[in-house]
Amino acid sequence: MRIDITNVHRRYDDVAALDGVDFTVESGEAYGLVGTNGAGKSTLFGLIAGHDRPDEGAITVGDRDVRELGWRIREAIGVLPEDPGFPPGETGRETLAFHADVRGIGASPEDAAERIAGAAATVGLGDAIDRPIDGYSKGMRRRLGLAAALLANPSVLLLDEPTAGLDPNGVAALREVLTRVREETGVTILMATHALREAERVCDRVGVLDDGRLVAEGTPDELGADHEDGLEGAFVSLTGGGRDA
Ligand SMILES: Nc1ncnc2c1ncn2[C@@H]1O[C@H](COP(=O)(O)OP(=O)(O)OP(=O)(O)O)[C@@H](O)[C@H]1O
Repeated sequence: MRIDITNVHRRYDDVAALDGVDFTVESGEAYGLVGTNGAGKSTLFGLIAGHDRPDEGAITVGDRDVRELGWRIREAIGVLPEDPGFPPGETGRETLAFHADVRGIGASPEDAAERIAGAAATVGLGDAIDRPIDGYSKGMRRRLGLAAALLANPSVLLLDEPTAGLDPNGVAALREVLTRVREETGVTILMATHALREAERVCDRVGVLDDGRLVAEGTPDELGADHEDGLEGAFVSLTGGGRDA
């Protein structure tokens, strides 16, 4: 499903967190939103996920305004927060079962169990799914979060800093999983990230957000074309600091 962000404004008192943001993520595309700290990425994600409303403008997912989707938004959009915050003492499978239960996922307990097994397999958790989460690495926790986001077979995935804090092996494993998810499901991906090298590798297009405005957009090659160090050079010259830096 395609995501259309049209002239979106969101203010907090005297801060224009989003100041007229326009862009489209095409169906099946992986789009990276990069920006300085405080550029407005989390604010935008909150609006897309329906946790908050724009002061002005509209956000549609598959031609439906997210404000009209109501509870169906949880089926259409899977969200991977930066820190999913799992309860201690549970196995991965128990955690996914809790998510499925709370969100009413699965027509029957058998259906829910099948979806849980499918999501766990997709993210490559293997036998670890029946081990306590307390022993999971950060990368495994992130992949468990992704499995939770995939439970409802969403058309859109919102990934907030999916590689933050992961070692290179964890980053590579997550990249592999995202590639597989795209191949298997054709899901549309919007990811907010500070990892520019990773955005270059994973994303079809990248948008640069600075002080609540989209200041550039294109393929990583297009954006980095005039800079020796590619997207990173483009990012530095386009942003120059950031309000929360
Ligand atoms: N609830 C809030 N109340 C007041 N100001 C806020 C609130 N949420 C965000 N802001 C401000 O809005 C601006 C955008 O913040 P936002 O968290 O969306 O940026 P971000 O790009 O996600 O930053 P980061 O990369 O640091 O997570 C910042 O100046 C921030 O301080």
